[in-house]
Amino acid sequence: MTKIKQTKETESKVSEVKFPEVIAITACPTGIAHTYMARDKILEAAKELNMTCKVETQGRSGNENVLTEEDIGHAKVIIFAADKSLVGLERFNGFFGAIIGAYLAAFVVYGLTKGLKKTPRSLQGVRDIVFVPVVTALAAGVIMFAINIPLGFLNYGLGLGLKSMAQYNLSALAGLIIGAMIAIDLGGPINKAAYVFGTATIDASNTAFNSIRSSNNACFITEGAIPYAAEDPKRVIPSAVAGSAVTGAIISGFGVTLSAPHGGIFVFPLLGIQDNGTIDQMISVSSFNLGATNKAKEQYQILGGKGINVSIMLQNLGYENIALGFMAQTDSLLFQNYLQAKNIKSDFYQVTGQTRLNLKIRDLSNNQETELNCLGFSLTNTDEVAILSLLKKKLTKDDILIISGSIAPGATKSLYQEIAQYCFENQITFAIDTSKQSLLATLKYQPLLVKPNLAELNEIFSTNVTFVNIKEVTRLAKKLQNLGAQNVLISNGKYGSLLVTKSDSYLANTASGTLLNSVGAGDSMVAGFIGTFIKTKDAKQSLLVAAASGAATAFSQGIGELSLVEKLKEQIKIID
Ligand SMILES: O=P(O)(O)OC[C@@]1(O)O[C@H](CO)[C@@H](O)[C@@H]1O
Repeated sequence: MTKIKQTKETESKVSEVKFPEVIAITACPTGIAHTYMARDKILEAAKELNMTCKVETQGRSGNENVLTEEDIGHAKVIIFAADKSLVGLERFNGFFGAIIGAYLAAFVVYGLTKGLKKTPRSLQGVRDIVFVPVVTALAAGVIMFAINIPLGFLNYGLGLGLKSMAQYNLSALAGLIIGAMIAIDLGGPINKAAYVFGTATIDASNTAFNSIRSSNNACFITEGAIPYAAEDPKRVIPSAVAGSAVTGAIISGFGVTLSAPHGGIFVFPLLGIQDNGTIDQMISVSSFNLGATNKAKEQYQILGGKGINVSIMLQNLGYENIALGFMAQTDSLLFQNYLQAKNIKSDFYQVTGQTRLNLKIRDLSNNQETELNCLGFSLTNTDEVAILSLLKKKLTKDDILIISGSIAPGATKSLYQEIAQYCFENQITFAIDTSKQSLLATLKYQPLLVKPNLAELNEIFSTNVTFVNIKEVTRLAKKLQNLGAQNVLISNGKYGSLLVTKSDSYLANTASGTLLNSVGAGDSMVAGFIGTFIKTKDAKQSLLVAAASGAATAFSQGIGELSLVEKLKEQIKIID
């Protein structure tokens, strides 16, 4: 056991416990006499009770013998002896709930000891050691439980009231009330009721609850205001309530929405659009023979499409996003539920026709993969107009749109170009991963990232370069940059990847592992790069996460999990 570091104030202490049982802060307006008199008295009293004690003094000579988080976490008794506001009260944040519980228990103990004053001397030991503590613990538990029942009804009633306000177009009023509730007890039960109401009723058309997300401080953690409220409750709480209520009313009244349920301004929404969802059939054959009947050795099915894959990897990496795009009416719910199970929101525009079924055949004798991407639904002009207006409604300047996948048949070739132009003109960052013509058409709108693989790069420039000739690959990547792309990421499976930014170029190796199927590996790279880049603005770090994310998916049956990405990151080396 470590001996507690002795200070002037604790020198007189009796025991050698690591942390003091009693802690206190003393302070007085002049900070010369009473601060220290109070300290001495507390120390004396603790000594009489045979308890270790540490007192922080906030006097004229500054804060001395400052209480650490460990001191606070281990203390049995906390005393504030002050007639001025104390500094550093946020260290005690977590205690306020406990203090209420402690008061409750103290009242029970007080009542019991008073009521049992006349206990015969022979039973007094049992009374103090067994009866009072056990009954107090039970009573406090029962009271807390009982309090929950009316609070539950209150929450339910509030929820119903708020819901009907939203239904009757009284969103601003609902926002006002929710905003006020959020701030009134700074993280307490009323705050939680408002939060639960808001998040539990998330629905794209209901904006009332959105107020709760933004109606307090910038990062939506109202508990951060507790130290100020503790110092000056009469002024801080009403102003926080008023500010939150007004913000809530404005946000709900104007229908301002945010797709992530938590995080305030620190959330950056990422929206993925996949134009053409797929059901990927992964088939392994012992040895693939062209022009012959090939029998499957293993087979499984995954819901995919480039945008869906990007969405899943973003979510795995911890970036909330919404999957948008076209979806066959018959499978829309299937995809929606699949994503929902992964906590990903989706907003699909439903079209008639079938989802395409793509066959991914792996030859187990040489690990070679052959793809057969089939035809699915066709788009009409109405579908295109609808998706454009859906995007226009959804996108804000704070969003990043990731456009992934080929354009379904029937659509005009300029669909992606129109989306890119809209993003450019409205200062919405976008990235694009699609094939030749559609990709080239969007470059002038300066996508944050384009990610052709080496084969696609060769197709674009009608070349046949290999990664061995990295200078030539870099030159072609720079050509895409000259056409407008901000960053160009060229992936080349197990041979690694090349990133060309405005100022530098980097090479990344691939992690080693057992290839299960590489479907979605490129999409995972896009997700890894964009998520990390938006957060860190560090291209090198983003390439590292991209490479690890791609490898994690190649070594998994579906999209790689975060734990694997983290593990594989250790193997990735970036060369400038
Ligand atoms: O025809 P696209 O849209 O270019 O590619 C579709 C597709 O091959 O891309 C994903 C892997 O990247 C698969 O889930 C899907 O089958």
